Amino acid sequence: MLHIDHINKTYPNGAEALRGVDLALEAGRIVAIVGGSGCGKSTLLRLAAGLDQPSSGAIRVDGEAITAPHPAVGIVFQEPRLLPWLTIAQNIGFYIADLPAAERRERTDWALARIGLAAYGPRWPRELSGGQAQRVAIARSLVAHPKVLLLDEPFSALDAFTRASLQDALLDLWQAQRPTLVIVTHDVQEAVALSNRVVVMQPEPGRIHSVLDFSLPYPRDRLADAFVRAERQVLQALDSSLAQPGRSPRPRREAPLQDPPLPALLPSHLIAV
Ligand SMILES: Nc1ncnc2c1ncn2[C@@H]1O[C@H](COP(=O)(O)OP(=O)(O)OP(=O)(O)O)[C@@H](O)[C@H]1O
Repeated sequence: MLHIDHINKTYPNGAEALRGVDLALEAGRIVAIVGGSGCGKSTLLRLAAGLDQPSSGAIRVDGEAITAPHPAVGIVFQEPRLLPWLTIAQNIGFYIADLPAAERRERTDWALARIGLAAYGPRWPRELSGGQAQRVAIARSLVAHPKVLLLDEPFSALDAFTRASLQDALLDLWQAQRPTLVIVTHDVQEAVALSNRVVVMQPEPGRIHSVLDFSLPYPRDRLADAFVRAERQVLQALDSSLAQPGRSPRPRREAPLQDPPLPALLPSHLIAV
């Protein structure tokens, strides 16, 4: 279980990135974190990964404090960060180098097959498309069997079709071990497609605005009424999270299309329309 207990984070320059953030996420939970730019989403993930320290508060996984990178917590970034001097198989096996060779090979082969890249083990990262490389990055984290996997906008650099197929690949890999997944995304459709809880954050200072729970069955039909209703709920929560004094409300789709300023947060599936 991942516990985020009353986290505050102020950077040395005085930026108050997080104030009083509390979350308790049981094993197997998939949580999406959404919110306007600068509301502390990446900061929260970096703290949960042990890559930075909170100013106060604590992060624990199954009771153990996370104060530095820890094998129980994996993290995947927007870019795959594969090591170019290692083959695809070696990249996937990178975090399980301590395991006996046979087990390492077994896990690596399983992951390669599961992400549809069974023949790619001996190839090099430069030979992969962006979507394939990100599949490898996710597989690399999951073969280490983390209790928690954090994903910071993992699919935002990909086209809509590749993104949907990677969401499926992520769910498929997650099914095997069911770690807690925490995914930061700017895409409301992605949040609803993947998660059973959406945490909406708000900025200045970064804090939790609202938490929405969904129990839609997998695989999720993006056209189903319940899915569309859930998306609307999240969009409404986002609107209200951004409706602070001094901030313009997020433009709605029916607004005149005369070179509108891009809002701080516009779901990519709306941009694609
Ligand atoms: N290393 C840093 N030093 C100082 N301030 C920082 C640092 N990193 C982030 N901040 C500030 O902390 C706040 C939260 O930033 P963070 O990157 O966590 O937000 P975010 O929600 O992930 O934003 P975005 O959606 O734009 O990526 C912002 O005001 C940002 O300027």
